[in-house]
Amino acid sequence: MDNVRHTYKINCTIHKHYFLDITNKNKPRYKSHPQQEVVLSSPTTHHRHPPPSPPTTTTMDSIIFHHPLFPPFTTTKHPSSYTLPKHPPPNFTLRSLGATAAGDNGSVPGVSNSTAGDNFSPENSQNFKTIEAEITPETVDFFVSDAEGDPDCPSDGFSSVGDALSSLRRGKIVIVVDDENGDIEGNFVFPACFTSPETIGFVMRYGSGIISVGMMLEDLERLNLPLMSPENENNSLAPSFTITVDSIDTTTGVSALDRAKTILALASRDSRPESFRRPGHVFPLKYRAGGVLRRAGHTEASVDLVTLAGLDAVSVLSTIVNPEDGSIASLDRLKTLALDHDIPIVLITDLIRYRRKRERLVEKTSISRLPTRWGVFEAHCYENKLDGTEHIAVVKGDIGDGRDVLVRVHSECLTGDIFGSGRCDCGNQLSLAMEIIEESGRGVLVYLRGHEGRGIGLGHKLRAYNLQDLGHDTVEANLELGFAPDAREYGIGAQMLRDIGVQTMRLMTNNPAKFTGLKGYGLAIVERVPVMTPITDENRRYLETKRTKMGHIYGSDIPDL
Ligand SMILES: Nc1nc2c(ncn2[C@@H]2O[C@H](COP(=O)(O)OP(=O)(O)OP(=O)(O)O)[C@@H](O)[C@H]2O)c(=O)[nH]1
Repeated sequence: MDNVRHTYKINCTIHKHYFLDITNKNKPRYKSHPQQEVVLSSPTTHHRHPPPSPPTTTTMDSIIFHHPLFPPFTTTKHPSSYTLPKHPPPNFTLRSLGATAAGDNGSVPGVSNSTAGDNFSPENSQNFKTIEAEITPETVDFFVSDAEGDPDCPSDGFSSVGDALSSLRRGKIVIVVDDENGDIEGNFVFPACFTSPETIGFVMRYGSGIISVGMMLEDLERLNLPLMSPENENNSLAPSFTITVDSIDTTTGVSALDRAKTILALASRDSRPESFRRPGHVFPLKYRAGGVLRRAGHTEASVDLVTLAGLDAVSVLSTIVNPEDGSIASLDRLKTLALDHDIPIVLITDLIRYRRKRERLVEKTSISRLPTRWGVFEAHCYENKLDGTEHIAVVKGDIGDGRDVLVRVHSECLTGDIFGSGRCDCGNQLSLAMEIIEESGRGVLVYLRGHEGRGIGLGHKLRAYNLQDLGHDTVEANLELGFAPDAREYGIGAQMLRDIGVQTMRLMTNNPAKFTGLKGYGLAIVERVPVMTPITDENRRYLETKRTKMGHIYGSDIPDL
């Protein structure tokens, strides 16, 4: 029996392993490892008779880097037939002799001998067949100008927040638009303290006729104005109307003059609860603390704008409609109106970027030493002051002057990072980034929580997986569920990097949107470092969709298996 030898097609982790050659910082290159010896070994103590010796050592290009919980991959381009005993021990291991990148213990990078190898069997790796991803370190055409990622730079066709603020300071009206791509709604906005019958007349002519006043909770409480529907309090999508009011100085309360009086009374610090009749013709709205950074609504945007303009936090807002048929004004109509009347028109998303850039939203809560299987790092925990989410930055070496720091900003992917899901490349990218940073001796990996499923959350991501199993691609699945293809934003990550002392970075990513999303915030990106990991049967379509629909950059087209 021991002498019987069979030929097995072994589906194991033999593949080209690339490492980042950073000797020339201006031109990093991926290189395959020099030849390594690989030994196939098995603990003989588990066998009554030691298995016959297969060729225990062989020379190959190297061993692929992969996730420790991830079943092994195969390659179609490298030798795949080896003579092994008929019953290869289930827990044979792959061990690299004289490996360079793995550290000093000679183990396969990213693979603990007691995990990946333990699960090996030729059968269980069938679904993880890999193909050769062509890896090119091309970075030309990837860089965008500094202005493009600058949070102060307005979206195309819109005014800057700075322009809107200077108009508001002069008591002028601005138009605020809530979403360039979704259901557009535009509102006239101006500071309540500058209200006049003329302004209200203008707003009544082009607006819906309903005029609201955004106010802080403390002012609503001072004036004894409770919410009209307290049950809506926790519904972040619904605006929080209080009961309506007219100033006691008004007659019917309907005219522009009367409404101006009511609004000025709401804005006055001297007003008291008895200064108003209830119900009335002006609609106070409760501003949610945190403003647009908490809820990207018109109430929050209007109060944020007047506050940023240095005025009291009481705003007037009214939805703009078409005078002809009363329908909600389209974006074209809003832009024409803005042009005709010389009114700045701003996007709420631009206001969010403006605030995120200026306000410190993270606080470092702790630091600790973090020994990992890649090396010893320092873990920095940050808390998002708005929602309490904790994020981690894993730092290697001395960041020093903060220049040219190797950085990976990794989006949380519980299924890929923790369970080694083969549906995406996240787990492998995380491991590869850690390895590259360890090799380089200096760098930061920011792990952003709340980014799960490109910002849609874990449950929705799993629903998106089901849709993908029915034929949708990853972008279509998000859209089908009512989400944007990518709902992430990187301001928190940028603030963490700034706090750690990073100034210019060499960003590890294949995603141009991430590249752009991190610019501004006082950070500059001097270089992109590709993060190429194996393409498998399971993730090929996902990667292909990222390439064709989301602009991710890979070395070449992803070939069919
Ligand atoms: N909605 C959705 N999210 C996914 C899917 N697969 C992975 N993700 C999430 O996608 C995020 C990672 O985004 P990717 O587009 O894969 O990569 P990236 O971080 O933008 O780009 P790189 O820097 O090159 O890695 C993680 O939050 C994953 O949870 C999917 O099929 N649907």
